[in-house]
Amino acid sequence: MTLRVENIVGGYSQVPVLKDVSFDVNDGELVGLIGLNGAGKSTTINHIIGLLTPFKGRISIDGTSIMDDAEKYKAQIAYIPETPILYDELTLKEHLELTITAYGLNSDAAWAKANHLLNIFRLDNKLEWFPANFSKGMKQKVMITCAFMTDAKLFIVDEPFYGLDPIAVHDLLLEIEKVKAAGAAVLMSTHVLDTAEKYCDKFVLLADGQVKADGTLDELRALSHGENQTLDDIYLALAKENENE
Ligand SMILES: Nc1ncnc2c1ncn2[C@@H]1O[C@H](COP(=O)(O)OP(=O)(O)OP(=O)(O)O)[C@@H](O)[C@H]1O
Repeated sequence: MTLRVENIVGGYSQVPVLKDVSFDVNDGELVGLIGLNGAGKSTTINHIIGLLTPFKGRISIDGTSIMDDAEKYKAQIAYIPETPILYDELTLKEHLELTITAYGLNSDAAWAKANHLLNIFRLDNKLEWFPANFSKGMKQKVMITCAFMTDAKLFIVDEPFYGLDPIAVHDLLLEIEKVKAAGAAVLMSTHVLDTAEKYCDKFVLLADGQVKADGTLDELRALSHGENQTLDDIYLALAKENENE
């Protein structure tokens, strides 16, 4: 499956935050969406998940945009927000059941995936707990479990590394590898550039609502004329260029 973001101009009011943003995420790829605070990462994600409507441009999954068929488009996406969003009045088990209903999943298959995730996240004995009893990291793990128990073709993960302990980060990266191997596409926004450099196949570098560069690490190095540069070096150089424009 391919997520195609084409010439998106968009934002929250008349003044656009995103200025002609284009990039693709193909099946089997983990693409890192990289940018300083305020660069437009969350705004881009909000357009992809359909929370915001572009002023111009088109976003499609395998050729279908939200305008063509909203239900089909949204059913293909699993989204893990930066700040966990859970229902206070539902237990962990009820959150998982809600996901099964919302995505129309086969219950046995979905529970098999969920049980695996609950086990690695050490949540398997907390099915009757309510969100009020969970730490921030535990809430994030619930969101991750809900996302990865689906059969989504596109996973969008917004800044996953801050609330999670190192073991959970490792486990999340393993789950991402698994869905990639099964043909899904993953878009992950992050500031943690050394981890992104290690795990992402490609990068989209955003600054001031524009794509400054995109491609593999080698392609970015070629663009910035630095053979051994890290992603951090490349991003800082681009950000400085942007300041001087
Ligand atoms: N709800 C909103 N209403 C109006 N403007 C907003 C809103 N949310 C973000 N913005 C503006 O959009 C621009 C891009 O913000 P965005 O949240 O997309 O950045 P980001 O790259 O995700 O940053 P961060 O790394 O800090 O999360 C900023 O100038 C911000 O002020």
